[in-house]
Amino acid sequence: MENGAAQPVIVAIDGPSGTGKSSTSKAVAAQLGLSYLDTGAQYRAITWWMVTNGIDIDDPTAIAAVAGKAEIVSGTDPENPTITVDGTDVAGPIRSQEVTSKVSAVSAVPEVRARITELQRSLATSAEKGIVVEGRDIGTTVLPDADLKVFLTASPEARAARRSGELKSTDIQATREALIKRDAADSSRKTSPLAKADDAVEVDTTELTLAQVIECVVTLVEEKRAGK
Ligand SMILES: Nc1ncnc2c1ncn2[C@@H]1O[C@H](COP(=O)(O)OP(=O)(O)OP(=O)(O)O)[C@@H](O)[C@H]1O
Ligand SMILES: Nc1ccn([C@@H]2O[C@H](COP(=O)(O)O)[C@@H](O)[C@H]2O)c(=O)n1
Repeated sequence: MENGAAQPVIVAIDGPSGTGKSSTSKAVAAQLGLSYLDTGAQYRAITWWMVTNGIDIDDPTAIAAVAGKAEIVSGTDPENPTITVDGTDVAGPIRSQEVTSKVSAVSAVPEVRARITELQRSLATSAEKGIVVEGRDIGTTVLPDADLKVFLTASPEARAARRSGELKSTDIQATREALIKRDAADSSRKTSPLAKADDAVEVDTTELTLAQVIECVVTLVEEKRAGK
């Protein structure tokens, strides 16, 4: 570019639960001076709103009818990502066991996905320097023209061990079963399921440290920027 300023770069990072999407995306965005969007937090936020307002999670019609009611605002600074619902900070409550167990049912409702996808596209296009967006359908549906698509994987055992460490839980078997169940629900829904885009770079993180995964993705972004 004439003035030396880099073009905004859009990076999509998808993959199953516990593969390191959030940790990697946040660090990559911080290192490269990009914005960061955790789309799982948005689906958790709308689920929190449904639970708080007594909506029957087993009734997709009831969920669809109120899909547009909650005002969800995501802060995209990778050093301090935030999420509010109708002005309330919900960063803590959206990580509760109840929300985690119900989010796949809510995120499967097409009206919910249409609403959240619109928010995601709007944030991505307004990010001045570019953005790292992580989720399940970013490369396939939300941002199919992303400059770089990465699909992270890891064995269920590695993911369960990581998640158990984070939750300070000793029941790795239960953690493993819960994440496999959530992945199965997310992969089998009709509307934009969890899937690898055909043009995504797959990175198996099972044997990699977090620092190695971050370095790998930063290199992929830099190569894209250099036109390699
Ligand atoms: N390569 C890695 N090696 C070891 N631990 C890791 C690695 N990547 C991430 N972790 C750890 O695993 C846990 C889960 O990572 P993270 O939350 O980034 O995954 P995620 O894919 O975003 O999960 P979810 O989709 O469920 O939100 C965190 O405690 C993180 O520090
Ligand atoms: N692009 C996305 C992102 C997330 N979801 C749904 O949200 C759940 C929570 O995601 P986390 O990353 O916070 O674990 C996830 O299980 C999906 O149901 C989605 O559908 N699409």
